[in-house]
Amino acid sequence: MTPAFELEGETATTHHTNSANNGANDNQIGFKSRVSVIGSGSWGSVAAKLVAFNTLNLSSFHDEVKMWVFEETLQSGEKLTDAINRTNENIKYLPGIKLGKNVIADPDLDNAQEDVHFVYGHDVYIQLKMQTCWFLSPPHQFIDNICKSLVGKVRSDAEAISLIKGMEVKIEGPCLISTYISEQLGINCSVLMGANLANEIAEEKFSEATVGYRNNREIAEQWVQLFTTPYFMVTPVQDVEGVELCGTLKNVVAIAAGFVDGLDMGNNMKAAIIKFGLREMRDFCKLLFSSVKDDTFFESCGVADVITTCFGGRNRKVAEAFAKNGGKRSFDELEAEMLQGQKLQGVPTAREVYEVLRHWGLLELFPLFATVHEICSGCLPPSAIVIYSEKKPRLPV
Ligand SMILES: NC(=O)c1ccc[n+]([C@@H]2O[C@H](COP(=O)([O-])OP(=O)(O)OC[C@H]3O[C@@H](n4cnc5c(N)ncnc54)[C@H](O)[C@@H]3O)[C@@H](O)[C@H]2O)c1
Ligand SMILES: O=P(O)(O)OC[C@H](O)CO
Repeated sequence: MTPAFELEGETATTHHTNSANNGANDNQIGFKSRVSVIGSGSWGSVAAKLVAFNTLNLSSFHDEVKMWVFEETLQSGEKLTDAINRTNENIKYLPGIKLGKNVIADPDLDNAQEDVHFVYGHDVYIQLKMQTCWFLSPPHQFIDNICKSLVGKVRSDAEAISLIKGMEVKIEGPCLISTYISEQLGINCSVLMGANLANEIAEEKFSEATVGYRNNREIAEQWVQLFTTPYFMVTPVQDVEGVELCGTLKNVVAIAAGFVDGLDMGNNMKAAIIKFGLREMRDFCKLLFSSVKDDTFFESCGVADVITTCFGGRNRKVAEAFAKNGGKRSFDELEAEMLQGQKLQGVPTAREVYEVLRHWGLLELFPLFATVHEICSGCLPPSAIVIYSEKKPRLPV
């Protein structure tokens, strides 16, 4: 389509609405969607890179991708945001990778939704169905505060996608992060999970991912379009709960795999852990949501993510060090030393899963999940990943 006018320095597809008509021509306007990334860790930065590549080429999106940064001061004294905008690299969480000139780091969460005012009142659904897209990628322990500071500021027809692998545990039970975001912000939230080690995708090595959506296939297709690149293949699956829980629970299995590595128990044992882990993942998912589909476990978010995390992830790596030290150095200490600001999700998730299972009196049915938490919290030694008290096999063999 030939652009008819210049809007804010970018091309738009139809004619302009000026402030005097105040949206009178809304129905004829092909507005562009704007993408904001909330979170700028290693994965948030890679996700920004993927999306920024696509917004440059998709006429229905603004070129610029704003990336919210949890501000910090680097050892050099420079603010992380300034360093990202100066170098076009996240020099702390993803050094050496250019994000794309159209990625703009911003420490002010309010700015992630500033354009909402620009388009307010326009009937954006006519052509786009999606005016402002967000995706949220901070570690799950921080989502609570982030959502609270966004409450009331996000227009209700914005679309979100969560890349967060984790869950919230409330008194009344577990709550998926996507559900939490939907409830807090009043917007629809899809999820993207998969076998996605950020450093590999940053180097443009091939990877697959799964978009989990609730019922709007058209929105799912837009997310697929936004994320897909020649080296990143995305498949939509109508099973948001299954996709998200797979991404969440595999981190607990990865901790177990790390213990096995730290104890030098071999690949066959690790394969057994993966098998037991997948079984508990499936049972936990189905316990929470009977709607979860078996096929979801065979997508990238399922078995593929378990494998890649159990061999190449940070949870595995730190758990290996924990076991090598006989559990004498805490996960917090090892995480700070080994990951320099990056965050593990497996340890808090193991605790959350344990709380849920204990609340329901189901710990015995999930011996792997239960044991992982008991080891992480220092109640059991790392070797208990195989042998529990009195040398009874703890795994369901
Ligand atoms: N890194 C990966 O390979 C990868 C891949 C897929 C999914 N994920 C998931 O993405 C999510 C984010 O992980 P990541 O790897 O991008 O992060 P990270 O571990 O690389 O970085 C930690 C992030 O936490 C932020 N942070 C620290 N304190 C904070 C606070 N008080 N409030 C808000 N933010 C704070 C830091 O600024 C940084 O952006 C996790 O749920 C993770 O499981 C990660
Ligand atoms: O490095 P981890 O263990 O946090 O895992 C990263 C991703 O979730 C792998 O898909």
